[in-house]
Amino acid sequence: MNKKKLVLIGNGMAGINTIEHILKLGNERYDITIFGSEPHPNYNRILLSSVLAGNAEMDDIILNNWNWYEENNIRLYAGHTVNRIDTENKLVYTDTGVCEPYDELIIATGSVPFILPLPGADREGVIAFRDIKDCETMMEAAKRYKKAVVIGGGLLGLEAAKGLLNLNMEVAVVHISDYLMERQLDSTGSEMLRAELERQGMKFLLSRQTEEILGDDRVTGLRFKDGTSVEADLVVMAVGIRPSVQLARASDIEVNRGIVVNDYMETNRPHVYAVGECAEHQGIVYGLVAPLYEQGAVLAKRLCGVETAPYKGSVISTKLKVSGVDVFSAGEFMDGPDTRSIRIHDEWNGVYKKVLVRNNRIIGGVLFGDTNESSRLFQWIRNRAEMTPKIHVSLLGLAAEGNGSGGADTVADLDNEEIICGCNGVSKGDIVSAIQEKGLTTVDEVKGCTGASRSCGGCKPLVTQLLGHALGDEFDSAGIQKEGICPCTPLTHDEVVAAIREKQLTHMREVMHVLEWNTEEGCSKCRPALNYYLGMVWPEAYADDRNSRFVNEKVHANIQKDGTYSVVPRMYGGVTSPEELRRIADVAEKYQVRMIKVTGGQRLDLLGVSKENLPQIWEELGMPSGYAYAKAVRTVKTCVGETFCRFGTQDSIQMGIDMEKKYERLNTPAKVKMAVSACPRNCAESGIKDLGIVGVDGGWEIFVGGNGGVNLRKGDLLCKVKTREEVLDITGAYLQYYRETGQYGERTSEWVERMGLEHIKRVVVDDKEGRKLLLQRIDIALAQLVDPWEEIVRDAGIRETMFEEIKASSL
Ligand SMILES: Cc1cc2nc3c(=O)[nH]c(=O)nc-3n(C[C@H](O)[C@H](O)[C@H](O)COP(=O)(O)OP(=O)(O)OC[C@H]3O[C@@H](n4cnc5c(N)ncnc54)[C@H](O)[C@@H]3O)c2cc1C
Ligand SMILES: NC(=O)c1ccc[n+]([C@@H]2O[C@H](COP(=O)([O-])OP(=O)(O)OC[C@H]3O[C@@H](n4cnc5c(N)ncnc54)[C@H](O)[C@@H]3O)[C@@H](O)[C@H]2O)c1
Ligand code: SF4
Ligand code: FES
Repeated sequence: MNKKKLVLIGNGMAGINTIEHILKLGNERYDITIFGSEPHPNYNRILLSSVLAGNAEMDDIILNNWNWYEENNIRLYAGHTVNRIDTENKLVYTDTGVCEPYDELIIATGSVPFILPLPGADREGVIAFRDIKDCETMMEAAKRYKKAVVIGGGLLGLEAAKGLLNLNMEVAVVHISDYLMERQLDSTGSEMLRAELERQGMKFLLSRQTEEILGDDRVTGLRFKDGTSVEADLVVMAVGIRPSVQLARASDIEVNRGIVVNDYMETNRPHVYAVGECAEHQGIVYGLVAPLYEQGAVLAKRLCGVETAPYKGSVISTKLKVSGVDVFSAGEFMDGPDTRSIRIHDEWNGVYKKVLVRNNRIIGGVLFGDTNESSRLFQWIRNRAEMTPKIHVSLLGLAAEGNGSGGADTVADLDNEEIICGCNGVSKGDIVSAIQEKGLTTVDEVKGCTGASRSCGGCKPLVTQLLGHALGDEFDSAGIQKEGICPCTPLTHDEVVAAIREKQLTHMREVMHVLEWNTEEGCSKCRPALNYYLGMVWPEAYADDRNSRFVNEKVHANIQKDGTYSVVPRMYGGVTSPEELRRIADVAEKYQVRMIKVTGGQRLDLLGVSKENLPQIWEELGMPSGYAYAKAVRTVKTCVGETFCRFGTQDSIQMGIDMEKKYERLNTPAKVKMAVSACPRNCAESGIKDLGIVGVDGGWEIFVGGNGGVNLRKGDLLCKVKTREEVLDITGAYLQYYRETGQYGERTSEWVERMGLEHIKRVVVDDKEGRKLLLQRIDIALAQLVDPWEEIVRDAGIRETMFEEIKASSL
C-alpha cells in the first residue's frame, strides 16, 4: 500500500502525543514528517520548572530523543519554522526553504507567551518562561545577577519565582490582583499560599500594575502606576499565553482565539487538523496537557480510521509544582449565591480543603497543604457526583487524619476507574492490571507501560503507593527506589554490568533474553548503554553495534540545528601546523563551509557541512576525527607552558599531546574533557575538567571530576606525582576505573561524588597491584581502536552503509 504523507507542524507535547497514539495504533498508513521551530527533540515543557528549580537536568526532560524519530521512520526538521501552508495544493513551506507536500496536516503550534506591551519590554534581561532557551537564560542570569522580578502570580510565575530562589536570586513577584493564583484559588487558599511562599523567601508586590521597564540597555527595575518602583536585573514575564495562530490565520484557516476545530479536531479546511494549545474547541482554548492529550487520542483514531467517540471538552485540574507547597484546584471554587461549600480550615496543620456544591452536586474544590485526596475529589468533580452523607463523612474524616493522610489505605479505597495520572488519563485499574499482567515492579516500568507519571510527575507518589498495594508482600520498597536503566528492565546499570560479566553475556540480544527484558528490541535508552557496557567488558570480542549508537556517533559528526553537520578534526594538545591550516582552509573553501570556529577545546570546528560531503572532507583533511560528537575522550587542552611562558614549570604541551595520543578514541560512559596547565595559574582551566593536570615545582598535580558545564564543579585533587610516566599511569587507571564503574551517561563529576574521592584514591593511587591490572585492561581496550574517519574513507562498504543510514535518517 502506498503510504499517505502525514505532516505535523509543532514538535511539542500535544503534537507528538498524537503521533505516539498513531504509532500505538500500528501505523501502516503514514509517512510522517515533523517540523519544529525549536532545535531540540520533543521534550517535557512542564518539567522546565523542575530544571530551573534544580530538581531535574535538561537531559532528563527529553521525552523522545533523536533516535526515537529514526526508529519510527519519522523525518524531523528540528529548527525549521513553517511559515506558509498552501491548503489548495497541500504543501507546507518553511523559513529554511523546505517545501513538503501532505495528504493530512496536523497543526500543533502551541502558544506564545504574552509579553506586556510596556515601554522598555525589549530591554536585555526581560524574558518569558516558555522553552529551554528561556530556562537557560535564567540559569545564566542567576550566575551574574542578584535581583529577579517575576511579573504574574499565576502557576507559571510562581514556579519561575521558586526556581530563581533556588538559584540564589532575590525574587519579588509582581501581581496585578490582590491575591495570588486568583484563577485557581479563593482568598483563603491564596493567603495560605502567600504566607508559605514568603516563609520560603519570596517577596510579593500585590495589586501592582507595571507602567514601565526601566534601564538603559539592560533592565534595572520596574515602575508601577502608583508611582512606586522596584529594582531588577532580570524580569520574567508570566502573565499568560496566547495561542500561536498566525500561520493558520495567514493560510485562511478559521481562527477565533485559537484555530477553530470540531469534535474530531478538524479545521474548516479539508485534511487540516489542529491539536493542543493552538486549538479552540467549543470556544475553549486549553493550557494544560491533560485536555490536549485527550484531543490527541481522538485525532489519532480519526486519522487511523479507528472508531472514536467525539471530543466533548475537558474538565481540568491544576497542581502547583513548588516543593513544600501542595496546592490543588479543579472546577469552580468561588462561592456564589447558588453554591454551598464544605470547608475544613486547619490552621494548626496548615491544611485547607474546600468542596463546592451546587444543586447538591460537587462542582469544584481547592486543597491546600494536603493534596492526597486530589484524585478522588477530581473524580467527584468530573462526574458531578451527588453530595452524600458518605462523602461528607469522608471529607470530615480526612480532616481528622490531618496532613499527610493517605498511603496504602487511600489507594486501596479508590475505585478502579479513578484517575491516578491526570495528565495522561491513566486510571487505577489501568495501572493495577499493567502491574499484574506485565509483572511491573518500579515506577519507571509503570511509566513506560502506561504513561502514568510521564508528564508533570505529580502522580508519582500515588503510583508508588499503588505498586505497594498491588504487589503486597512482594513489594520491595528499596527496589522501588532503585533506578532501572529504562522501562525495559527493572535492573540497574550496575546489576546489568555484573550480569554481563558473571553470565558471560556477549551480545545485545543475549543480554535482553537472559535478563528477561520486557521488550524484544530494547529502546533508545538501553541499547546505547548495553552497547557501551558490552564493548567495555569484552573489548576484544564484542563488535560495536553502530545501530545502537546515537545519531551523531553513527555519522561521526555533530548534527546542527539546520540539519547540516560540524566537522572537528583532532589537533593534539591544541597544536596545529601551517600544513594542517592550509588543508583546513582549502577544504573550507572547496566545500563552502559556512563558518570556521575556534572551539573551547582548542581546535577548529567546520560548521555547516552538508552530509554528502562528509567523507570527502575527512579524506581531504587527512586528520583524525576529534570525536567531538561522542561519549569518549574528547580533547586535551593545554597552556603554552615552560617552552614559552615565564611562569611555566613543566612542558604542558608535550604532556597534553602524549595524553591525547594515548587516550584518543577511548569510549567512556560520558564525554571526557582534559587539560594540562604548566603552573597553578591554570590557563588551560584544568580545575574544571574531567581530568586536569597542573604543573607544580618538581611534578604534577592530578585533578578529577571537574566540570565547566551546566553543573559547574571544581575538580578534586587526586594526587601529586613527579614524572610524566606517573601521570600516564594514574590517569590511565583513573580512566579505566571510570569506564568500568561509571553508569552510561554519567559524567565524572557525578561519578566522583557517587563513588567518593577517598575510595577512588584507594583504588587508583594506593593499590599498586590493582592499578597495574587496570592499566593492562585499558591497554587492551586502546589497542582495538581505529580512527572512524579513516576507516570510512578507506572502506567503500562501510561508507555505503553509513550513507544509506544517513539518507534513511532525516536527522
Ligand atoms: C514552565 C512550564 C510549566 C508547565 N507546567 C505544566 C503543568 O504542570 N501541567 C500542565 O498540564 N501543563 C503545564 N504547562 C503547560 C504545558 O507545557 C503546555 O500545555 C503544553 O506544552 C502545550 O503543548 P503544545 O504541543 O500545544 O504546545 P508546545 O509544547 O508549546 O509545542 C508547540 C511547538 O510548536 C513549535 N512551533 C510553533 N510554531 C511553529 C511553526 N510555525 N513551525 C514549526 N514549529 C512551530 C513551537 O516552537 C513548539 O515547540 C507548563 C508550561 C510551562 C512553560
Ligand atoms: N503547574 C501547572 O499546571 C502549570 C505551571 C506553569 C504553567 N502552566 C500553564 O502555562 C500557561 C501560562 O501560565 P501563566 O501563569 O503565565 O498564565 P495564567 O494566565 O494562568 O496566569 C497569569 C497571571 O498573571 C497575572 N497577570 C496578568 N497581567 C498582569 C500584569 N500586568 N501584572 C501582574 N500580573 C498580571 C494574572 O492575574 C494571572 O494570575 C497556563 O496555561 C498555565 O496553565 C501550568
Ligand atoms: S598556566 Fe602558568 S605556565 Fe601555563 S600559560 Fe598560564 S601562566 Fe603560563
Ligand atoms: S498527573 Fe501529571 S504526570 Fe501524572
